[in-house]
Amino acid sequence: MMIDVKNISFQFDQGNIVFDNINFRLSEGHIGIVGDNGVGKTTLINLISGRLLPQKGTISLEGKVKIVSQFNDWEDYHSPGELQLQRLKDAVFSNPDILLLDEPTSNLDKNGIKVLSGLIRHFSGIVLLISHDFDFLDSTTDNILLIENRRAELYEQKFEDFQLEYEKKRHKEFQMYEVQKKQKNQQRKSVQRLQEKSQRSKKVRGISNSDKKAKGLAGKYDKVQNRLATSAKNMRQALNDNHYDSKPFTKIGLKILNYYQNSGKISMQLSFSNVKVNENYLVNSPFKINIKSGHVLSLLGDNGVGKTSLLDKLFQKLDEKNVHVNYFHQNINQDWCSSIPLITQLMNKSGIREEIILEVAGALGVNREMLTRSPNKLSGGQLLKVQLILCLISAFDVLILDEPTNYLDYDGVVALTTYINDSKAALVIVSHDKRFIENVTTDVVVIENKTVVGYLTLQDYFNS
Ligand SMILES: Nc1ncnc2c1ncn2[C@@H]1O[C@H](COP(=O)(O)OP(=O)(O)OP(=O)(O)O)[C@@H](O)[C@H]1O
Repeated sequence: MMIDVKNISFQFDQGNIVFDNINFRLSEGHIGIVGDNGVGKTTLINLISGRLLPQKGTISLEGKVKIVSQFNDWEDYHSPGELQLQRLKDAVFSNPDILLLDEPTSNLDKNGIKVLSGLIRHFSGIVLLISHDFDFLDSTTDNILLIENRRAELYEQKFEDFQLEYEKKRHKEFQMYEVQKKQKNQQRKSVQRLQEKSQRSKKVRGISNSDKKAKGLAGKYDKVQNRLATSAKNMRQALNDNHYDSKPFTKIGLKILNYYQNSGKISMQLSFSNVKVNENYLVNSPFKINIKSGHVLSLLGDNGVGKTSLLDKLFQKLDEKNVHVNYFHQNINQDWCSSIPLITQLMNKSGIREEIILEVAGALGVNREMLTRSPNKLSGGQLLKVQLILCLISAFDVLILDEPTNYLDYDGVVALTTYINDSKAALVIVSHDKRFIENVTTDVVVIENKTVVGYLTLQDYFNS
């Protein structure tokens, strides 16, 4: 078995270049594909599986290939995690030589992730998997393929070591940027000094350029001034030629949003007794949930216990009480019109000014150009970010987030975590992302075996 990628270049019709001459060869191993949302991870595995064809280069494969793509049409499934695990098991048990997986842990609970990790570790063929779940990458892969700036670079090390090396590289780039910035400032000052000197020498002669022209003296004026002007021009030119990259990894942060939202103060207790999941009751006895401004309530439990049903019920109850709720969920395809640019739709849906939307979008790594596209021209993660932007910019009293970090890249998760930690609003979250939950939660409700269970700490829950 083997994957040989030679001189591959690929771009979408509209000229969006995704890859520019990438090369790598794999004959074994489990490889994690990492990179920001929209860099081309899905495009790469679609090229390898033959779903997309490159404009340049060749991909040679030896062995049977099986691909499990991101699945976004969860509408008919009350427990997408159960379905997701089944799709993955079917793929592994079909005995391929090369397994391509796109965000396989999305929607899986901690047990599902354990099962999947075991399946992958025991799989003897080549695995190429895209994931933003660091723990999962660490436990299932031996090499990392980083997609960045239209290139693919193979690191023959585990994710944790790769991350250390990559952070060092980013740090070095940042230091170089700072040095270049200092040098450029010094050069700029020198140019300014030369220009001032040249102007002074003009004044000394007491003749302006127009006077010289009028008197037929153009071209004959002071050699010193001429030389000074030329040096200033050369230096200015050198300054412009001496490009340095834009500031590396700028993070604006999402703090600004709280200022625009003015969430109302909420403190209420809601009772639940008859929530049904697939014709069965969610829990056997009535229970209460407290929703309070400044609190982040995490609803935890395995796939299939009915967390999304509970969120739907919660949304309904709050809505009946005229509480303004924004609800982020994964079924987003029906929310966006395919023929209108996203920025127009965001403005229409939220009533918020374009510049504010762009500021928020920028903090999540979504730029103006992406928002001028229609939804089907964005990557899965980019589109989810747009959905998240809509939930964050529109005013709300309570924000419900159902699996917000699925498909979200590292910077996106950091930005969202910071936002939640700074938020004064009431938040309710369902997520299987351990790190994210640990970083944001203030209150917990765990549902197990049709009962609301109390755990002393989150650690107890995750270890159970
Ligand atoms: N049909 C399309 N037409 C034009 N551009 C597209 C299309 N599909 C994807 N793109 C763009 O191509 C780039 C690569 O997309 P791709 O889905 O491969 O990214 P990704 O790394 O898998 O992202 P994510 O982490 O969000 O899943 C993105 O900039 C995306 O906006």
